[in-house]
Amino acid sequence: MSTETKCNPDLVRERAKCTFDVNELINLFYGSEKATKERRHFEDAVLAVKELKDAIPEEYLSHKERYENGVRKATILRDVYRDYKAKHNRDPPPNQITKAVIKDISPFLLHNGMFVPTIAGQGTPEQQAEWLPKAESMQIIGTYAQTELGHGSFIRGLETIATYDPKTEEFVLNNPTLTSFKWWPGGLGSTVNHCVVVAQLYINGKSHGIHPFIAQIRDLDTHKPLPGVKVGEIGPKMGFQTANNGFLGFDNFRIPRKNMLMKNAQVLKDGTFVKGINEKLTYGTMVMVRVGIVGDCSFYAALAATIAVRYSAVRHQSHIKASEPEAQILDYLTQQHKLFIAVASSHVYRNAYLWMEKMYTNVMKELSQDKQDNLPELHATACCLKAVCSRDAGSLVEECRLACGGHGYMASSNLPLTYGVTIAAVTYEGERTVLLLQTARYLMKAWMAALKGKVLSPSVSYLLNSLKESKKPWQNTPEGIVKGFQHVSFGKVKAAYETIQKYMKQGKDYEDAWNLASVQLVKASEAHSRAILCEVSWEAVCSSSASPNLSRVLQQLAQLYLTYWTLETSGDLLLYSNITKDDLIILRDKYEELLVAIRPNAVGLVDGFDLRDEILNSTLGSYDGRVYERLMEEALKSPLNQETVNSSFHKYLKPMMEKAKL
Ligand SMILES: CCCCCCCC/C=C\C/C=C/C(=O)SCCNC(=O)CCNC(=O)[C@H](O)C(C)(C)COP(=O)(O)OP(=O)(O)OC[C@H]1O[C@@H](n2cnc3c(N)ncnc32)[C@H](O)[C@@H]1OP(=O)(O)O
Ligand SMILES: Cc1cc2nc3c(=O)[nH]c(=O)nc-3n(C[C@H](O)[C@H](O)[C@H](O)COP(=O)(O)OP(=O)(O)OC[C@H]3O[C@@H](n4cnc5c(N)ncnc54)[C@H](O)[C@@H]3O)c2cc1C
Repeated sequence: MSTETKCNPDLVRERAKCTFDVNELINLFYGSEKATKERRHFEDAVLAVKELKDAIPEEYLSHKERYENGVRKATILRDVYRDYKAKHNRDPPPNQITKAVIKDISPFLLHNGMFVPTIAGQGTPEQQAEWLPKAESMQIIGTYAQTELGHGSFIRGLETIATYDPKTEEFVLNNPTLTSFKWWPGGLGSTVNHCVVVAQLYINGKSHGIHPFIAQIRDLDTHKPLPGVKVGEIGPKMGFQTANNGFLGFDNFRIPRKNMLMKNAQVLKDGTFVKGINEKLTYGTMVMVRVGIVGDCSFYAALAATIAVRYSAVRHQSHIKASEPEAQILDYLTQQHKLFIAVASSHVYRNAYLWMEKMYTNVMKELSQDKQDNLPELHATACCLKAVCSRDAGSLVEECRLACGGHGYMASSNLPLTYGVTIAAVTYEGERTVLLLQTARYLMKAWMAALKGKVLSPSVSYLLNSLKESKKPWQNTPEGIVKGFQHVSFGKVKAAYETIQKYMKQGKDYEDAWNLASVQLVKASEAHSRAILCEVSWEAVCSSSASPNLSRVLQQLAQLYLTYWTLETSGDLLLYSNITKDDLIILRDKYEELLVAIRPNAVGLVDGFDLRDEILNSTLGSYDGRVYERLMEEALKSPLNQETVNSSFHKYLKPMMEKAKL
C-alpha cells in the first residue's frame, strides 16, 4: 500500500478517526494474518513484472488489440503462478490480482474456472490422468461449451448431437441447425484448442440426454480449426471484452469414445449406455461456479465501495451549514445511505460464500460415498444465493457509480467496467429468474413436507418453526429481524403454494398453475435467500473472534444490512410478520443512527478490504486520494491529446465553417 506522506489530508483525517485496527479487519476478512501476508507477497510478485504494465489504458485499444494484450498478459501471469508453485510447492493463495493485470476478464477464465474443474469433477480417474496434467500445465487450453444460440437456460433442449458409432468406437459431433451452434463460451473465440462440449447423446437412434465430451478443436501447432470445426468470436459486449467469448459448430467431427467424461454415466465399447446414479451430477460444475459467484459478488461490492467511499471523503460539494466550508460529500446522510450498504453487503456475501463453500464441500464428500440426500438442498441454495447476490451486487456497484457523480461515468473511475462485469453474473451460470424458480421447486416440496410435519433440511427448517410461531410478537432485535425475514419467506412460500392449489382447483394442470403462480414463486425464493443471508451473516458476526472494537463495527454493519432490508421490504413484513408501524418507525431511526455511527469508520472499513490501487484501477479510489491529479493525468493519456490539432479539423470542420460563410 502507498504511504500516508502524499495522502490527501481528508483521507489522513479519516484514517485517524478509525476506532478499530484495520489490519485486524484485513486478517479477519481474508482468514488470518498468514493468509494476508501470503496474498500480499504473491500480489507483490505479480506487480513486480514490468511486462504486465499497460502502456496506455485499455479503453484506447481496438477490440482486437485489447484481446491480444489480454492474452499476452494472461500468459505472463500464468508463468508467475507456475513459478510460485514451483518455489513454494503449493498454489498461490486466493487473490484478485488478475483484476490489476487484465483489468477486464482473462481469456483463460474458463480454462481455469470451468474446463479444468469439469475434467476433475466429471472425468474418471483415467480421464483425469490423461487430461488434467496437460490442462493444468497449459499444454492444452480449454473452455466449457454448453450454451447455444437457441438454448442457454433450458439445457435439456440443447441441439448439439453426439452420435455413438460402435464400429469405430467414436462419437460423431454435429450442429445440425444455426440455433445449435455453441455461443458464449469464454476463450472459444481465438484462444482455446480444446473444450468440454455439452451435447445430446444418441446411441442407435435413442437419446440418452446431455453429457460432457472433450473435443480438440484447433491444431496444437498451427492453431487452425480442425477439419469439421467452425469456430469464431461473438463480438463486443457490455463487458467481458477480453474474455474472448466464441461460437462453435461441428460437422461430422469424430472424437474417440474415451472423450466422453464418464464419471457419472458411461458408454461401453458396444454402445451399451450405463446410467449414472443421478443424471443431475452432470450439472456439477455449474453448482461449483454458482457458489464461487457469491464470493465474486463480495469482491465486486468491496471494489466499488472502496472507490466510492474514498472519493466521497475527498470530494467536497455544497454546504450542510452555510457558515461552514463545503462539506465532504460523505457527510451527507443520503451519500452514506447509498454507500454503506455496499460495504455491509460485501461482508454479508463473504460470510454467505464461506457458509456455502462448507455446504458444497460436505455434499461433495457425501457424493464420493454415493450419498445424495443433501444434493437438492445444495442446488437450491446455490441457485437462489447466486441469483440474489449477483443482482444486488450489480445494483450496489451502479449505486456506487452514481454516487460519484459525473466522475463515476469516466472509464478511468473503473466503475462502468466493474458494473458491466458484475451485472453479467445475473445472466451467466444460470439466468436469475430461472435459478430462482429452481429454488422455488425445492421450497414447494419443503412446504408440502412441512405440512405433513416431516423433518426439513437445515436451510428450510425455519418453515416449520414459522408455522408454530406465527402468533409471537415482533422483536426489534437483530435476531427478531432474522425471524421476521423467515416469516416473510414462510408467508410467501405458503401463498405461492396456495395459489398453485387455487389454479389447480379451477381445473388447471400443475404446469399451468405453476406458470400462473411463478411471479409469487420467484418472490418466495428471493425472500428465502434474504432470510438465509440475514441469518448466516448475523451468526457469523456474533461468533467471530474479532476484538471488542472491531466486533462493534462489524455488528453495526450486519445490523445495517438487516435494517436496510427491513425498511426496503417493509410492505412484505407488514403483510407476513407481526411487525407494526411503530416498530418500523423505530427501525427507521435505528437505521439513521447506524449510518451516523458507521460514518467515522467508513474509510477504515474500505481500507479493510485491502484492495491495492492496481486492483482498484481507479482515478477516484486510490489509497492516497489524489483524485483530481489522477483524473487529469489519465485524460492527458487520450490519443486526442497527443496532437494539438486533429486532422478532422482540416478535413471536415474547416470546410464546414467555410461553406457556412458562403
Ligand atoms: C469457483 C470458481 C469460480 C470460477 C468463476 C468462473 C466464472 C465464469 C464466468 C462466466 C462463465 C459462464 C459460464 C456459463 O454460463 S456456463 C453455462 C451455464 N448455464 C446454466 O447455468 C444453465 C442453467 N440451466 C440449468 O442449470 C438447467 O437447465 C435447469 C437447472 C434450469 C433445469 O434443468 P432440467 O434438467 O430441465 O431440470 P428440471 O427443471 O426438470 O429439474 C429436474 C430436477 O433436477 C434438479 N436439478 C437441476 N439442476 C440440478 C443440479 N445442478 N444439481 C442437482 N439437482 C439439480 C432440480 O432441482 C429438479 O429436482 P426435482 O424438483 O426434485 O425434480
Ligand atoms: C458474459 C457471459 C459469459 C458466458 N459464458 C459462458 C460460457 O463460458 N459457457 C457457456 O456455455 N455459456 C456461457 N454464457 C451463457 C449463459 O450461461 C447463458 O446466457 C445463461 O445461462 C442464460 O441463458 P439464455 O441466454 O438462454 O437466456 P434465456 O433463457 O433465453 O433468458 C431470456 C429470458 O427468458 C426467461 N426465461 C427463460 N426460461 C424461463 C423459464 N423456464 N421460466 C421463466 N422465465 C424463463 C429468463 O428469465 C430471461 O428473462 C455466458 C453468458 C454471458 C452473458
